[in-house]
Amino acid sequence: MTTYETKWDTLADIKDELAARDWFMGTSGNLSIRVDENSFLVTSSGLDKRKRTANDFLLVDLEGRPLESTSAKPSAETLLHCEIYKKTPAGASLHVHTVANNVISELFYQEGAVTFQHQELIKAFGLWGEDDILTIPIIRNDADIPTLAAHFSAYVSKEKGAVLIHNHGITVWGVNGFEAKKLLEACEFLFQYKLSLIQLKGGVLHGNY
Ligand SMILES: CSC[C@@H](O)[C@@H](O)C(=O)COP(=O)(O)O
Ligand SMILES: [Zn+2]
Repeated sequence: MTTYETKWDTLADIKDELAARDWFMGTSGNLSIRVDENSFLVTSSGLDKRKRTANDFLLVDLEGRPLESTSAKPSAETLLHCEIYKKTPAGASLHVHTVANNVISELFYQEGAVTFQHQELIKAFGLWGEDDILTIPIIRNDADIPTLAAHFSAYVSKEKGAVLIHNHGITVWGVNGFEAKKLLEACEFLFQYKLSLIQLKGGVLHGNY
């Protein structure tokens, strides 16, 4: 098997797993995996990501330009993936829209970030200290993708990370597909936990969380 084929299969398996969680509502979401220093596979734009087809991914360069002749178009948000592969040694990047990540992004948008402390699952980000804090920035949902990618880029420096886009979704990246998926699942757990706690304690309007 070539590297291209191995990476394709890895990304297809991740896509199936995220689809099983129903994290691709309304064709939302996009995924990518690095193939080598200068290229990565990215999901085609606008497809139903619950289906498995021969057009699911295409190879692009680090500027997001297709490297193969195909009728498929790279994800509309490919430039965000480009920032990750240009600036870090990350091996995979995952973007999904969920109700929990959208509500959290709305509740904490004015603060510019949402934080988590004294939560076991922040260890997924390598935060092992008792009082460590996970901070996930929340950026404006610019309709212009180059502008969105430029703002997003300010938070991309390490081989793993997560950024929320206001009322849009989350993008995570990690050294490989397994690590990126781990971060995505950890974030969703933390978001759902915080939302449940806010509701049980009387709501965000009262500051009881
Ligand atoms: C149709 S809703 C979502 C899109 O606008 C976009 O945010 C998204 O995540 C998927 O776009 P895509 O071009 O399929 O990668
Ligand atoms: Zn999106």
